[in-house]
Amino acid sequence: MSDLASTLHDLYQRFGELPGVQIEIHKNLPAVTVSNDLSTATVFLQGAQISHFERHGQKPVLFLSEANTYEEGKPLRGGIPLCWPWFGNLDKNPDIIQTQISQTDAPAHGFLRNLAWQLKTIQAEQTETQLLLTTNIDANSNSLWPFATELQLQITVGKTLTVALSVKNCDTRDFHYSLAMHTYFQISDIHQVSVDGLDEEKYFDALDQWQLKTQAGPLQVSEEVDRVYENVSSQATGELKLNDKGISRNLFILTKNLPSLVTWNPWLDKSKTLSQFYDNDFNQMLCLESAAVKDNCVTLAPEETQTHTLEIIELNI
Ligand SMILES: O=P(O)(O)OC[C@H]1O[C@H](O)[C@H](O)[C@@H](O)[C@@H]1O
Repeated sequence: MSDLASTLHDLYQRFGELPGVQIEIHKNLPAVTVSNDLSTATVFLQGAQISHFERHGQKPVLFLSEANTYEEGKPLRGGIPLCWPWFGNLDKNPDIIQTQISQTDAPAHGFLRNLAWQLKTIQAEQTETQLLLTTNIDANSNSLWPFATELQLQITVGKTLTVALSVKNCDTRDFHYSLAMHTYFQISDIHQVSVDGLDEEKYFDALDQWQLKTQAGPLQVSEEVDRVYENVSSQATGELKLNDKGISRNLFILTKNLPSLVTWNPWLDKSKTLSQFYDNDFNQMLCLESAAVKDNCVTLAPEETQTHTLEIIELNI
């Protein structure tokens, strides 16, 4: 049996009979869709990437491009790719992260979003479904990350969507990483949205030589945006809000151990250069990436675990 066939066989055997659980295959990529009384979500085993979350009767919360080609080794453009153990280009990460990596052609956003994950458990209840996925890194066989590491992703699908990534250092040395839950939010129209909770926050502008600037008022996007904010307190208090006037919806973001925020919209010219993305897709998405990057990067001692949590709460206005 091929690897794919045996993965599907195993998924059917273990989870196929559970209420509200559907095993799927998109081209070559296996995924699981779970539904309960309140909501539905889809998770791909590749990268443990959530591609869809929707409360019944509401619009999808996550953007997923129809240009996706569903190929092995290519993270989907949309949903929540997990960027780890560095963010963006390796050379834009703190030195303590860069010096750990000897490979010169390190891929953008690390490698976790391309890894095969295992689906360990699904707990299906009437109003809440929990999925647990894991992947382990063997220090000797991963040329990009020479540290034994265990990663777990706990996803809770219910009234809200909660995503908790736990990183455990199983090595004998400290290690350092950056991380982002690279959330693509589905929006009605880029001209109809604003982000509240960033007023007076400082950010690095990736499109202007990484200059440090200060946000004034809500973020409204009318051109390409690529910014990194550190220590965003509104995320920790649940006051960071994506307000979409076009569909009268507020999405609140609440995080733990994800103090940074990256805001990204490629606008038209950059969109034309992106893989798995249509030229006009930028109109329907905004990335608000809850993260631990730059000075917010994380150090873990041997045997230490840190859990990074994102909750997305939808309220209609
Ligand atoms: O195309 P990707 O590797 O998925 O990256 C997509 C985007 O991710 C983040 O938002 C970065 O800040 C951007 O600079 C980058 O273009």
